[in-house]
Amino acid sequence: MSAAVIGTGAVTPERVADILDALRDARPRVHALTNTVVQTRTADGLTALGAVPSMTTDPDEVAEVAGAARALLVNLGTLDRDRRAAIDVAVDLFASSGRPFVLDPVKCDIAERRRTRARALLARKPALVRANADEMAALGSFAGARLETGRLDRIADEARSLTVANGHPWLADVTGTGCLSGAMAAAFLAVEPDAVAAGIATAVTLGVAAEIAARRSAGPGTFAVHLLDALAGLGRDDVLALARINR
Ligand SMILES: Nc1ncnc2c1ncn2[C@@H]1O[C@H](COP(=O)(O)OP(=O)(O)OP(=O)(O)O)[C@@H](O)[C@H]1O
Ligand SMILES: Cc1ncsc1CCO
Ligand SMILES: [Mg+2]
Repeated sequence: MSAAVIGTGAVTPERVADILDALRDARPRVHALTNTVVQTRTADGLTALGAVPSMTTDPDEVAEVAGAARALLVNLGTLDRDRRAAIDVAVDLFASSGRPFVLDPVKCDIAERRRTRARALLARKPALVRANADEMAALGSFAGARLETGRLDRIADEARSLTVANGHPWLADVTGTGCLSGAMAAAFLAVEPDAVAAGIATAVTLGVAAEIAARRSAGPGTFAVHLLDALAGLGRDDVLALARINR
């Protein structure tokens, strides 16, 4: 195990533990414009982590509700008319105020219209893109930070490239853990301006919580419940003992 020493400072397990503490002190509100499949998992996961979720997709009130949030998630999983309109309003607000948003281009590998929309959103300069390997490949090259999830999570920007080896195969059997990771990344970006550090904090905290949850679980169903408990109970000591960050 070795920590990164390039860029804006080493992203060590200690730094991840500090970022987690900062999140819990700040309790930032995160506006999650996400898909209909994962809404509850996302809200509960953000709350367990220590953030405050808001999730309205009504284009008429999103400006007011997202307007005071500290970070935004834009997840393209189920795009309906309201979500498309709300995304445009919220991204305009965040881009013009310099606040961070995370783009999760769900299933952009299987539909051309989604790819087109995802690329248009890339031009609005998300602080971080979170996607699985197939989605990331479909996006093509882009500037900025990324968190590619999978058995190994890969976090990179132009200057740095790291992997996080934490996690459990059951994460892939619970729908929406990837979507939750995008929301968690937004929460960390509310307190951590270095997107690579926020991406590593995301991969480590979700992965370590999954390892703790798996010890208490019989299969993906009980695992999903224990994952929330483990996120809520996650402490500095767990991060320091279990984080596996590699260059
Ligand atoms: N084989 C594996 N072993 C350990 N962790 C895994 C494995 N596969 C995925 N993960 C973890 O599962 C989480 C979700 O990543 P995944 O790449 O499956 O997202 P996704 O396909 O976008 O999921 P979804 O669309 O259901 O939200 C990440 O935290 C990732 O590290
Ligand atoms: C299954 C599914 N379909 C659209 S969004 C979603 C949740 C996981 O990405
Ligand atoms: Mg998956």
